[in-house]
Amino acid sequence: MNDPAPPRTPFPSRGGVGLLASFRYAWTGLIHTVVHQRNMRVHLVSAVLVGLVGSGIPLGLAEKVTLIFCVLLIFFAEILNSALEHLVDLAVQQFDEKARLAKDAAAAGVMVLAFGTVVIFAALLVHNWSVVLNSGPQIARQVALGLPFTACVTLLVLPRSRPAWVDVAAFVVAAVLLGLQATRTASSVFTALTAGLLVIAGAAARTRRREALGQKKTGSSPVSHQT
Ligand SMILES: Nc1ncnc2c1ncn2[C@@H]1O[C@H](COP(=O)(O)OP(=O)(O)OP(=O)(O)O)[C@@H](O)[C@H]1O
Repeated sequence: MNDPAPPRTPFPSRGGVGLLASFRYAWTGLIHTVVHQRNMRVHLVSAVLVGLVGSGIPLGLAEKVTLIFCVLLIFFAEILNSALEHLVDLAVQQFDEKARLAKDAAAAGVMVLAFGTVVIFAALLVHNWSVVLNSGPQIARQVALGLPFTACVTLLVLPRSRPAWVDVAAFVVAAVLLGLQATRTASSVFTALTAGLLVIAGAAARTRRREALGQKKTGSSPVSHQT
């Protein structure tokens, strides 16, 4: 007779159940994806640009909803793509044709959405071109505040080691720039979206620093591969 299977190690409690704990796990998943997936960082910076355009040009309700929906959909797809990559890596450690197909299909889903969003974004700009031409000063102001803001967000999500004060300074400067931009925004919803993206970028910078410190202490490698 076969030996009975050894008892399985119980799944350790991760510090809470309930709605708040679920929200914390979901937030951790979002930030982990930003820290470890290059494409997610590209989507985040692109979403900042969409947020700045949306808060600089007065768009109709349907246009705003479409743009915000597209941004959220791309984030959703990239997070699912990342989850699927982890699942495949969990099941298959060597080269496997089916693993390749699964990962390529998930990546294709994100790519289709990203291209679709670029097309929709371009169509909205062309449709509102007369508004763009008549909003010279507003657009100049948006560029003057938006470009350094985007640079700060890019710096925050960049996977490079740097002193902690650089991250703090980038976050504070970006928050001030966004505050100035908010005083004359064409859409508080897009400004709120941009603020949310800044918070995510700041949280990603903090998580990256903590992970690097943890690895230094234990001498271990990261749980997830960095792309
Ligand atoms: N176990 C595997 N067997 C076969 N091919 C694989 C395997 N793992 C990855 N690949 C191939 O390498 C590609 C990149 O996989 P990887 O896990 O490195 O994701 P990634 O670099 O984060 O990609 P993405 O740009 O989709 O986020 C996959 O799309 C697939 O074609």
